[in-house]
Amino acid sequence: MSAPLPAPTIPGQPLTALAPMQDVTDLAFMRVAAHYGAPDYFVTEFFRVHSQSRPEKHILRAIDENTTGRPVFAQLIGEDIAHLARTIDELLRHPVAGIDLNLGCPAPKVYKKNVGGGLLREPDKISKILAAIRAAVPGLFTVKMRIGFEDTGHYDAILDLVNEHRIDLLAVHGRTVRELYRGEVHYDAIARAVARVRCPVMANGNITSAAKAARVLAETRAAGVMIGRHAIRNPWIFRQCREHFAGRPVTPVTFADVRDYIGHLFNATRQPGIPENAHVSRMKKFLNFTGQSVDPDGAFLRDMRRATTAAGLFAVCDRHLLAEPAREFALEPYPGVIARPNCEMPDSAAAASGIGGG
Ligand SMILES: Cc1cc2nc3c(=O)[nH]c(=O)nc-3n(C[C@H](O)[C@H](O)[C@H](O)COP(=O)(O)O)c2cc1C
Repeated sequence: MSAPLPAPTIPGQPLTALAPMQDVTDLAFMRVAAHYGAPDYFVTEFFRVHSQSRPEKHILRAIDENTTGRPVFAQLIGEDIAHLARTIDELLRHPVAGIDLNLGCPAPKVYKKNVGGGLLREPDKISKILAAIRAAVPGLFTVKMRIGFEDTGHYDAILDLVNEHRIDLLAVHGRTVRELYRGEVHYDAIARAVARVRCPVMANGNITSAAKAARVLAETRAAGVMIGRHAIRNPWIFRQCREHFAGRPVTPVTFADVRDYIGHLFNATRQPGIPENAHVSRMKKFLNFTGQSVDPDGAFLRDMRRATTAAGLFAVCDRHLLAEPAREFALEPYPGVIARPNCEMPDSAAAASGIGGG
């Protein structure tokens, strides 16, 4: 190993990480997540690497202005070896915990350029890229991958490349690119990675609660869990994981706590010059996830989606969350209460909604 891996906040526990999410996991969101119970480490949204690219300034802020107390890895998406090396050289001048490579993004506009999830079709190309990045990164080099493009035909070969190129940590989202964000996660495939690679593996995909995290860890024997959408819904999830892993009861989250989170998130993500309606629209994307645990009928989500002003949005939040402030926020999402746009939809709709990622 080239440098020490992030340490779990509580020694001896499985690792937790906030999954990188484009347009979500920026500096503001990382700080909010840290406020409610930080994951053990963070990963930035992806820096796009191509001949004209320079590391995006707003993503760099998540590294340079990190006040969370936890390490931040810089994620890259690209395939041009010279430009990857140039970008890594630039990023290593910033306080990054390490460099992460995206081998999972399923957005058609990304995979059609043969980057992100598109690379999973070409193990030979992956091998060249991993070799080049390994040579350029003296510290930690991590990979976040899906289990294949159409199917898992190249999966074992790619896992062997993870060993060959001495990757320090591997996060596996247990779906193929074609499966997008829908349906069951193939935890058995994550277990296959754990058995095959020498480095620690982070299990990713549909980890909805601390109890689910423990079940996935038991099934996969992974070193930790990486959580994305359910940390937007419930930013207490990492604290709850630590409690659950320690054998303690999970501290309940009340509706008053959720109202506090929404207010905090609103203030933290507000950007100068962004009109109120645009900020409200962005908030609604976050609240789409949070609303999955407010009521089993989706009434909060329906009302929230109609709000167009900050005052209207907060009136909905107050009506649904402060009438019974001590009520418990459900630990799991209510079945059938779907976030829209929700990443659970077909290719074209997901592309139209701008959901990219991995
Ligand atoms: C809105 C959104 C943006 C995403 N952006 C990225 C990204 O920039 N890089 C990446 O590796 N994965 C990205 N992902 C994938 C997540 O990191 C994660 O692998 C996926 O959501 C499954 O985990 P979850 O069920 O815990 O959300 C994104 C996912 C979503 C929903």
